[in-house]
Amino acid sequence: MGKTSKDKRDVYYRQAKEEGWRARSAFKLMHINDQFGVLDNVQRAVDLCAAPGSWSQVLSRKLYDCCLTDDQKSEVKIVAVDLQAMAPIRGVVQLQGDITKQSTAKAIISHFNYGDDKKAQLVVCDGAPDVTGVHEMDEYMQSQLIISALSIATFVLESGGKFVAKIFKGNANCMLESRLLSFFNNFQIYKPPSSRPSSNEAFVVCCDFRLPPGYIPQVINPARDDFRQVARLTGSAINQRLVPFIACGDLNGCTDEEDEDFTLEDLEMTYDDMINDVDFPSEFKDELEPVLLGEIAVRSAERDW
Ligand SMILES: C[S@@+](CC[C@H](N)C(=O)[O-])C[C@H]1O[C@@H](n2cnc3c(N)ncnc32)[C@H](O)[C@@H]1O
Repeated sequence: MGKTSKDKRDVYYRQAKEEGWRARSAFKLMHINDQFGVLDNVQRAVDLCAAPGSWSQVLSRKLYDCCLTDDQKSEVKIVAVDLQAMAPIRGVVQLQGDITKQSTAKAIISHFNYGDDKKAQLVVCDGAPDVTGVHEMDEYMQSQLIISALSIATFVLESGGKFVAKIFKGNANCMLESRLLSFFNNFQIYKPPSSRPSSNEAFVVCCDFRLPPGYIPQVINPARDDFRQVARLTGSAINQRLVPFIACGDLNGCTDEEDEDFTLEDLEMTYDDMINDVDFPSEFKDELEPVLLGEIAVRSAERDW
């Protein structure tokens, strides 16, 4: 029996089916909440990388469905974003877009631009790129998600707000830690019991958000922007000191729900997309091209064998 079909029968998978959650991931957010109370007193939240929507369902049930009056419901704001479209969820505004793109970040931010008392109290990000099996590529893509989620959080979070994001075990977590401690007074790494033991994923749970004095929020995509230039443009000395970290991590075992094996054809498509993307920075192209070509050659040889 294949590993995937065996995994699917685990207790959280079955319970998710029974209780109407779109994915077993719902239990990860619920376990994080049981442990840290991240949903306590929250009315406004952002769910980044939200599809198929089980975390948004948790937010909807805990923040929206439990309101007794329409007035209370009108105070709730949940904004969910993903590359993929999602079926509607009560009380959730959905945006389809890439969170590493400035246009998507701006669209999210525009929902929380109405003064300090209307900012978000919680930002969550369960993002994971399609895993190619090429570690350099996977780590690089994951780093973009964390950096983007944190950039967006610096715009939309109110003082004292909370941030939860998926990370992968890796060598650069101390860099991530120091970056998060610049923005949050409290920070812990937690692996919920519903996260498969075979997966290298864990979650950073950050509380008590505060912007460092003088810091001006900015959307940075280190893959596309010259971040020193972007930081200089703010005119803030602290922005120029806080250089974005490049996260590294081992995404082994990060695939969670379905059969997500990348085929040789997928790899060739990824390679073509990168080569034909005129906006893809040439220094990364130079680095990733030989890695991808090597992997394609290995897999072609395996197939022909
Ligand atoms: C593990 S799933 C999230 C599961 C979700 N929390 C749930 O409970 O249903 C990871 C999601 O990250 C999304 N994703 C990956 N890269 C993204 C990006 N650059 N922008 C937006 N979403 C992204 C994927 O489309 C995928 O839906």
